Amino acid sequence: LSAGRSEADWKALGEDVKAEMAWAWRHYRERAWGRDEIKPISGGFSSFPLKTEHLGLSLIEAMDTLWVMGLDAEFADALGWVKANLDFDRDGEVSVFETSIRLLGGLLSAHHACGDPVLLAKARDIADRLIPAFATPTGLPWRYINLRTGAVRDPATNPAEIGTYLPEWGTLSRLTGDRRYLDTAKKAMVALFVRRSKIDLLADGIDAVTGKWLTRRATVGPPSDSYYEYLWDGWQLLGDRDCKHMYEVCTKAILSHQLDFSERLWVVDVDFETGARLSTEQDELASFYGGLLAQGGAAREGRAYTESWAWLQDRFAVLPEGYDFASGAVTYKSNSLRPELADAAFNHWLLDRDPRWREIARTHYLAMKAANRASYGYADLADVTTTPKLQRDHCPGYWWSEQMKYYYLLFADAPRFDYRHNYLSTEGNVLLGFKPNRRARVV
Ligand SMILES: O=C1NC[C@H](CO)[C@@H](O)[C@@H]1O
Ligand SMILES: [Ca+2]
Repeated sequence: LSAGRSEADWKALGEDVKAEMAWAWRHYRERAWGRDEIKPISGGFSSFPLKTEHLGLSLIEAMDTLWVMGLDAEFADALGWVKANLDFDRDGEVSVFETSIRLLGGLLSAHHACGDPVLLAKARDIADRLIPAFATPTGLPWRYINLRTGAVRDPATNPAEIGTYLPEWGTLSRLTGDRRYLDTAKKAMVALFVRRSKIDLLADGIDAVTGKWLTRRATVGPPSDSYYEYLWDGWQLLGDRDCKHMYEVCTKAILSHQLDFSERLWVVDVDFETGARLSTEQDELASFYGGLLAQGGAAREGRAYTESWAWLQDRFAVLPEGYDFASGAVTYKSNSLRPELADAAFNHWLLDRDPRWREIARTHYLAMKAANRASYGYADLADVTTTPKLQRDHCPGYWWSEQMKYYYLLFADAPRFDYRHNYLSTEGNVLLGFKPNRRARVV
């Protein structure tokens, strides 16, 4: 049952989210401008995905969130920085996966917001620096690549780092007319799918060069999670029927082998060839999955799984990153400002507008304000089980792109967002659904 909150109540909560975003942005602007991540307790900064140089990660991740909230001066300021300073020609190694979902995705969503051609040019530049990683005999990509030299490293990869590219790379192909990006991303997804077991499950480790499986664990959590998300998204955003088929085959197998209804619905890890249960441990990052199940048509299982995570959230206020439902024990007591339950709530809400989902996201937001707010921004938690919860001097880039946007869109009825026809990436980047508005260009 909803707590009987009015639309005005929700609108006010949305305005509160906007004010918190503007507050955190001011500290980033003053103390970490152009840096990758602000250190919210000390006011310092840290770099990611490069190790010592900065690519303006949080600035780029924040742009479409600023735009959809109507923080136009802040958006224009960020756009000005990108046009004057963003340079990917660095002799440093990055994760292909992280760089694509965060930086390529952030540039494409900012371009979707304002149409500035420099943003598209920068998006194409970074994609051209990542695409050599896919030049393997199998089409499965190496995990790391040097942005300047194209030197690659580490073939021991996983479903998420193989298959979390198609929405961003398909959008880039649409905008540039160059099919290479879409074709490369899709080829990698298919190359993994055709190696599934006889019971249609995927393990979580595979060699990109030989195509040989390295592990046996089938999981919907990391490092496999967003592969399944992007199979569905290839259909939802690009209308790719192969992706729809691959999603349906994989999901049918997961629903028949990996569900545990003992007291509430959890999804368990199993051996990918025998289906034998491997563990009852739950990873918070898997809490996006209920929203995906609902999007893909398994509404009953999706709702039940998200309610299980909401039950756990009510116990700890902020979810621990690891929990074992068999013992009731916390197995990882940290939480690095993780957005997944808010992500699931937002996806459920877009489908059925049940106020229950807004309530779950409201709890997520208010708990974050109470536990994660620090002097210069929002901080990771090292321990959610202590009182007060122990903060860590780090703010991840995805915080600027994900939960603050999900909260705002859930609560504020954003005038710039099309709630009927839209697409958000696994990093929360809006690649479809911004209403045309060109006011935010920097001349
Ligand atoms: O897909 C993802 N996985 C990890 C991060 C959030 O926990 C973020 O980068 C993204 O949502
Ligand atoms: Ca995600």
